[in-house]
Amino acid sequence: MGISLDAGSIIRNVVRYCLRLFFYLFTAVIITSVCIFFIHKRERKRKLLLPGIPLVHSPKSSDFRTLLDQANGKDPTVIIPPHCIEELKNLPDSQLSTNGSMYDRFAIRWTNSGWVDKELAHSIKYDLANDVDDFFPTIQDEIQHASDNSLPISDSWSSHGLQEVLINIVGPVLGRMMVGSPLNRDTRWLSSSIDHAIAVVVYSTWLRQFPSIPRPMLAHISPQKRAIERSKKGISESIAPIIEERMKGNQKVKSSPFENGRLVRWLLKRYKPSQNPEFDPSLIFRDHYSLCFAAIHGPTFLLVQAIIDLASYPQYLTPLREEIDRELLNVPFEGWTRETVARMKLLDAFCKESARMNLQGIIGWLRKTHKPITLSTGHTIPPNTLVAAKNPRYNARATPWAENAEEFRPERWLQDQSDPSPNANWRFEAATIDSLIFGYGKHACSGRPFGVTMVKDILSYIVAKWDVRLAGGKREGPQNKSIDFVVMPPIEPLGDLKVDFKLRS
Ligand code: HEM
Repeated sequence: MGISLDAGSIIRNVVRYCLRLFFYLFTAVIITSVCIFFIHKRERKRKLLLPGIPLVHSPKSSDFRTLLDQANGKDPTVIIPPHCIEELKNLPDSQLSTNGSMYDRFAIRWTNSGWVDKELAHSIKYDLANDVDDFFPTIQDEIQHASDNSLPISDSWSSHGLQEVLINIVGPVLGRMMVGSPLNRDTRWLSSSIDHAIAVVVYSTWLRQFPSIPRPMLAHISPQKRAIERSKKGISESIAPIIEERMKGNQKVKSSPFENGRLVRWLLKRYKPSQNPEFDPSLIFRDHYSLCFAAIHGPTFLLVQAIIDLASYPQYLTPLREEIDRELLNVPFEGWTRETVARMKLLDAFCKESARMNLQGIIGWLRKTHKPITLSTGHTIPPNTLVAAKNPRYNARATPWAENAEEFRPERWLQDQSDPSPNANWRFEAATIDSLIFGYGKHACSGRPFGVTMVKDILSYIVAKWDVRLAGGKREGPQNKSIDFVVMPPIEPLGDLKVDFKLRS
């Protein structure tokens, strides 16, 4: 039996088929749009049931200061009063977590960077603290090597971009602690580790400007995704042979435990691969990405601001040099210990004041709720909400030094040092609700004892060896700039601030 169709009926069938297809597509588009509309509406409604609590978001402006008291948005953040941190700080991670906040803010789903599990946090909190005195001479060696390579060895002034100069000191110094020598000076490891955090921040900031629904699709088309993958590949391929050797228990690697793959060693001790069927070397890669993310740029920004302040308030140069020279007279730089650095109280006060005046963000203590949380103010924050506190400089009433809060006065921290505790408010490394520079509570920066020592150590080497001044004959320090929640000096790409260096006369 055959089927015979004339040309007219073929055309009619094709037209009918096309119309039906168009109808189905049209219906699908309408249904999807209606669903998106209702999901979006429900999400907005749920997130806005917070009467009286200010919300900020990322709509059109790149300067969040003006938006701090506005509501609505794509990733609303509930800004809690600083005294509420005290009542929330001990909540379990299943209710309120830092990782949840990192996951959302820095798109961990697509970057796999920024997540901090207990193995990494404990390696930094305990193993680093335990070993630091043993490897401290290598840090002194690296500071000298990296600074002499990065800063001009000349008696005449030359202008430099601070970020570039300082990241090329902090990167290898931090690397000396993390991966040891010679890998810390390897160009591929170094550039991948430095570029990684920048790529993640640029990528996640770009992604956050879109509503949550199209993000999974857009996540793969950003050119920054390639930059992230490149940096991760550079880090992973650099440390893969160390992991392999260590897992084989190679004697050669074991015989130089303090110089080769230190972080790998700490992590393997904690993951216990031989007893842990869940273990996969990708966890070690991830921890290295996260630490590059957490530990390279924070110290660099503190140093950038400290050097700008040194150039802007030159009256502090002589007393700082006197303090540093006193230590150098007793022991040369290469023989300094952590105690040497801790003895320099003006240096500590100067760094603290610089960090206070130049907060790295307008908010701190970034968290995400996973269950409803009721504050003592009577407000209930729903699950899946980003939470943060205003950084104390913007919250003058919470701080004892509020009277002259706008003045740069390192001396304020020297007046009463009677409290000997590591978190005493006068210390640079204090993590209190009056100083959220390093966060607060059980997830406060676990690398800060090492981080602040490194910052002061690098700064003292620079102050002892180089003269600094603002480039272009400028006398007054620059105003910081705000993008999103981040505050930065007007260095590239936000401005052209440069600092002049020459060898100390
Ligand atoms: C010196 C400049 C540094 C600054 C300004 C800084 C800042 C911070 C901040 C604000 C947090 C979040 C704390 C919270 O939300 O409560 C944090 C967490 C962390 N930082 Fe730092 N950090 C610095 C250096 C370092 C260094 C050098 C390391 C490693 C050696 C490090 C390792 C970590 C780790 C592992 C966490 C996560 C802690 C956890 O979740 O339990 N940081 N840091």
